Amino acid sequence: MTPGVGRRPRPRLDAVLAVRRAVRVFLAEPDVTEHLGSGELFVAVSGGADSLALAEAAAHVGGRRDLRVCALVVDHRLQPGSDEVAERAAEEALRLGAHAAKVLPVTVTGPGGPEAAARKARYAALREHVGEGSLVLLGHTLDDQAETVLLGLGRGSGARSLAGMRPLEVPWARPLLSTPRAVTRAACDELGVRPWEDPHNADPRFRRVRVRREVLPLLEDVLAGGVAEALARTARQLREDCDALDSIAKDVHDRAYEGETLRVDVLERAPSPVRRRVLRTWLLRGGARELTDAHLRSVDDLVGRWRGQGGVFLPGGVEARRTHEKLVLNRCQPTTRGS
Ligand SMILES: Nc1ncnc2c1ncn2[C@@H]1O[C@H](COP(=O)(O)OP(=O)(O)OP(=O)(O)O)[C@@H](O)[C@H]1O
Repeated sequence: MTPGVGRRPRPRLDAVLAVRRAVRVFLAEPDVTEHLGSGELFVAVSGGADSLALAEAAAHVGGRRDLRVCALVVDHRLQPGSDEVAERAAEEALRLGAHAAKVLPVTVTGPGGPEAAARKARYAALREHVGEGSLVLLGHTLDDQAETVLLGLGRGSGARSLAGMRPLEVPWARPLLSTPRAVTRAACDELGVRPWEDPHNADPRFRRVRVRREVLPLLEDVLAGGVAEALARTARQLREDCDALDSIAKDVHDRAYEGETLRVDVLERAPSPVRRRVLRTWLLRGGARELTDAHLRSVDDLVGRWRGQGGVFLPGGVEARRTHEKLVLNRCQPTTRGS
């Protein structure tokens, strides 16, 4: 008999192995390991390719580390039949090796449009279910990170938003931020899984969908590839820079803070980007809301471009003013009509 004849070809599992490797490396990070003490690991599963591939990898890697892996599926109850979609996702997660799976139905209400309200309800339900001391793995991929960075860039919303999503923000953990979406899709193919396609993911009314389907492919073409990786790399560098600046700003804030005011002589010695971080923290704690870059620059001018100007009025009903070499915050009285 010819060697090999009659033997079944082994299925290729390259993508499955790549996702497992990403999860294994992530779980071995010391700042992640310290949160695995409960012995339980949760995976948020939407039924899409990313989170199903993640659930399989978590069950495989977690099982070898004596972790009990539990899939959590949030049913937003926004479309008829959403309960069946959620049940199917939970069953699929069990089939892929999760030790347990649970559907969490939520009621989506509140401001900001259905997408934002659904996200808020989803994170609240997940957080409430897992309580303290455990991690919830989320299936955000390299491509999600690239989209987040591009959207932030377009909004001009500053370094913090260009820094993208963090790998670890307890209880949230994102092991797949360096894994392309194409790999999670290929992993599902290799596993024989048919992921659920969220119709919103094809709806061009959502900016993120157009960035995914139109902007990124065009950029990849014009810049000859590697754009998603480059954006994710930029996000990581900016995150590290932001963290360093935040820690310097915290030190300046602690030295400048005196009885709810800020000492101008301490602020003057810090560079403006550090000062604006200090001011942001101080103003938000003092009741200011929805601060823009323009607000922060106006308050910063009380230090960096001082020429005796008056106070700066801010959303949230507060006024920042410089007086006797200190920045002080005054709460403004709401004006009464006719007075
Ligand atoms: N209904 C849900 N229930 C539980 N977790 C969810 C749900 N929707 C999203 N998530 C989690 O948040 C991550 C990112 O969500 P996002 O909406 O970007 O993903 P998706 O495209 O809907 O699904 P997927 O990432 O699984 O392909 C998901 O990978 C998953 O971990």
